[in-house]
Amino acid sequence: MTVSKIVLVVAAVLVDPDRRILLAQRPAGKSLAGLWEFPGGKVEPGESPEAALIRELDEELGITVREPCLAPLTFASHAYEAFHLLMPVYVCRRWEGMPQAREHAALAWAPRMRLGDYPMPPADLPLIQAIQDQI
Ligand SMILES: Nc1nc2c([nH]c(=O)n2[C@@H]2O[C@H](COP(=O)(O)OP(=O)(O)OP(=O)(O)O)[C@@H](O)[C@H]2O)c(=O)[nH]1
Ligand SMILES: [Mg+2]
Repeated sequence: MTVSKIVLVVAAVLVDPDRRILLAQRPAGKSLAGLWEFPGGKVEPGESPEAALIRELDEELGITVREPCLAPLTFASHAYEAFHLLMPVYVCRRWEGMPQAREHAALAWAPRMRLGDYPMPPADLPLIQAIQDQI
């Protein structure tokens, strides 16, 4: 099958010492508004995926993450109407600062077995099982 455009987005599963996972609610006015996603965003031209994720976590949450603290976890591949999303997902258990919702409507620390209670973008649904198994 041909796709119009592949969009590369990187996302993070931030895990706290109680194995809760940080979810961020997309703000009103954006696509998929109100849905809970993993923080992250689009990789810019010339940027490595890890550098993009470190930048997005700083912009969106105000936290500092070092590259060795990011480990590959899983990925999403999903055909949206306007583009095909390819989203590597990293796990991160160590960062500096307290996550704040700088660009999202809200943040939530979800117990890992409660991930399914939060409405998520369709691309994320197949990830829930893999995350619960590996976190
Ligand atoms: N960060 C993140 N993005 C996701 C997830 N699931 C998912 O489908 N996406 C999609 O991947 C893109 C993320 O890029 P972005 O964070 O820069 O989003 P944006 O709001 O600037 O993009 P937009 O204005 O096109 O919605 C969005 O289209 C978003 O809907 C997820 O779990 N985390
Ligand atoms: Mg984003």
